[in-house]
Amino acid sequence: MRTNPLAAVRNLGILAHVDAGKTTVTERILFATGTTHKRGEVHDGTTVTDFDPQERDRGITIFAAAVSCAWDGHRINLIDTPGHVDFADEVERSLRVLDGAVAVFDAVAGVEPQSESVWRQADRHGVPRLAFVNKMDRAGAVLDDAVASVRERLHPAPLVVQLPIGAEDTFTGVVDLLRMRALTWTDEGEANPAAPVPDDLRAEAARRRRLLEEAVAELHPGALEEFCDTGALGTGTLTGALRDLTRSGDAVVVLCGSAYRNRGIEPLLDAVLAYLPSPLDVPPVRGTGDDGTERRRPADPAAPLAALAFKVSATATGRLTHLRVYSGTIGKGDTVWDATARRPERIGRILRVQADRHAPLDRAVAGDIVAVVGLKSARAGSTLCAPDAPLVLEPPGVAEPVVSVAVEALRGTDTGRLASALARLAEEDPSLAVRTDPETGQTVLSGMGELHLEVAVEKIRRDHGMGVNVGRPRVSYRETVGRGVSGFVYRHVKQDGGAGQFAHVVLDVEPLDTPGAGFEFRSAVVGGRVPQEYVRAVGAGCRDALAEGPLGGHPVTGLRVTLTDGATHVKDSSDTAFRTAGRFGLRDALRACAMVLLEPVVEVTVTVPEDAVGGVLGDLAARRGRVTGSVVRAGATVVTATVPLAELFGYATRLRSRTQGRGTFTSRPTGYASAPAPAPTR
Ligand SMILES: Nc1nc2c(ncn2[C@@H]2O[C@H](COP(=O)(O)OP(=O)(O)OP(=O)(O)O)[C@@H](O)[C@H]2O)c(=O)[nH]1
Repeated sequence: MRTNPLAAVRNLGILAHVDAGKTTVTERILFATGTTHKRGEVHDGTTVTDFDPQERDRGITIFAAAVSCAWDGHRINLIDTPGHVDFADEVERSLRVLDGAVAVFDAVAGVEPQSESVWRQADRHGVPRLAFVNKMDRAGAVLDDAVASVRERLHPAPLVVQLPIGAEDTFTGVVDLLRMRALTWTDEGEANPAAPVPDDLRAEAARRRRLLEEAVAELHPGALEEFCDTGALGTGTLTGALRDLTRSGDAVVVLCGSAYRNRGIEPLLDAVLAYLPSPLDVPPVRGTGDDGTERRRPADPAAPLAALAFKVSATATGRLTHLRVYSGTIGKGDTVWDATARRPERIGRILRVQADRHAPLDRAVAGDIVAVVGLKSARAGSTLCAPDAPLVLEPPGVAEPVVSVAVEALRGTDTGRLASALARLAEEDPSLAVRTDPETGQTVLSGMGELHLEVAVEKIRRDHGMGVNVGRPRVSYRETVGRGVSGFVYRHVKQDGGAGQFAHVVLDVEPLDTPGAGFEFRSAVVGGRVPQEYVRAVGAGCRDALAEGPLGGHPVTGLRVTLTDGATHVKDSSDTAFRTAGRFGLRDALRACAMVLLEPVVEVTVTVPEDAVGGVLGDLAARRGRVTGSVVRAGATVVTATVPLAELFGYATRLRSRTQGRGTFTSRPTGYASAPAPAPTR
């Protein structure tokens, strides 16, 4: 029987907190698979995936990079994603198109805030994961502690399939608890042949294997049966059960190693093939047909084409649209249908992306991740499909920007060039927004954080050789309802010759329980006094009104509006009239409410040496920070606090100088909280 070649494909993401070692793990995977012949280092700026000059200068991943490699008869399409919270949207777009992921953790720090955030992101997308506890060579690295933090903070059942051999400096390899053998590496990171478990570890390895069998039997009915019958689990059953539990998300297989020293990478690749799903193992992709009904497409090269664009990048090769092909086949020169822009598109070239290098392909089939050249309308989130079988796939969500800066070209003659460079950038990165401030006429660039905007502006400076002035960063405020109103009456009556307009609405406005929790609209009108289509129009009008609140013109959120009554006119009522009534009715009702200004708040995790803690706590308090925890880990104090984002501008520099460069911090958004009065204006 011939097996389907798609079974030998893995679309894999590498996820983690900043600095856990994703890029190094990716480099070692490329090295182990023979894709590169030299090990790249983050600190030398020689990695394959961090090829952007800014990534090399800053030593961080900014753009998700795709690379493809082969291992044991399988093709692995791998995406190294950014770890910094400002680039979470890039991670979101990648997760949308992946079938599985490896979550990398630092063996000393365990689960860090951003690893928790990306873990939840992956939960939302239903992406099965393996955990790789990296940096086992570091002082203070304890696998059991890192696993405990996975259990406590991420809540899946961690199933540890290895036992480390040696610790910290003397970490030389692992015992593979499935096949009960020792895998070790030389000082140069070369794999030694598999060997029997060393005598001094035999008892501990047997104990851990037993724990693994018990844990698996508890979670997997098939394994439980064998365990009850025989009192143990065979390696075949164990492997099958681990695969099922990984794919269902009921457990996470944990492996460990030191990417830096090239130890533990080959078993990780074996685990990727053994446990993570192929495109055939994930449910058929779902989309919406032209008639609004749900369509499903299987991962079958012979089915009609369905592909999702998840990234657009400008490169020396031209404008690349990165695609995940879910079903069907695309060939060079094909005409496909851009179902999002509703226009045909011609596929120029198809490329297998190898970070900044590309290999031409004649076609790409279901399950592939490739880039195409020549598409004009496709953006991140666009669906490409067969012209005779249209459907729209759900696009990845786009986060709302929280920080803005005013930007202007240093030379007036560059103004036009700057505008088109900004537009291009926003097209490549949907979490960037560009607008003109109506009051000041300034161009305002908004994004996910200070670093995000800094990187964007620097890219314009470098790519276009243009001087750019940047204003002070400002956070994006929101407004919410503190105390609502009920029975607010609004009449929209217009009679200026021709057809008149008449709509009468009565609104209740109340706060939702969680601030910043969105918007709800409902109707409690009885007796058909307002027909359904007008109710919908009032809802749409209310949504229009949310764009600008009464305090400072900020977006309004966290409220419920109920249409309680209304009246129509036989001739003069229309959707338009009711939409207008909804819009101005809610605008005026909000003016009558007690409104509250909200500001974005983040959780910061500051790691500092003991002697600098006092100063750091004082500084956080001065920034309106509220300390929520403090622990000592591997000789450093880790302080967590919630701080308004507006108070964090420039914090990185401040922390460095307060701690003589020994302090580090990371942050992640936790939502919005009331801001002190008076209300700042935009
Ligand atoms: N001791 C030790 N250091 C490591 C290991 N793996 C990576 N590092 C170092 O940790 C730092 C961060 O590694 P990266 O690979 O850039 O981490 P990352 O998660 O990709 O970071 P971002 O791209 O910025 O999100 C670098 O200085 C690496 O050399 C390891 O196994 N052991």
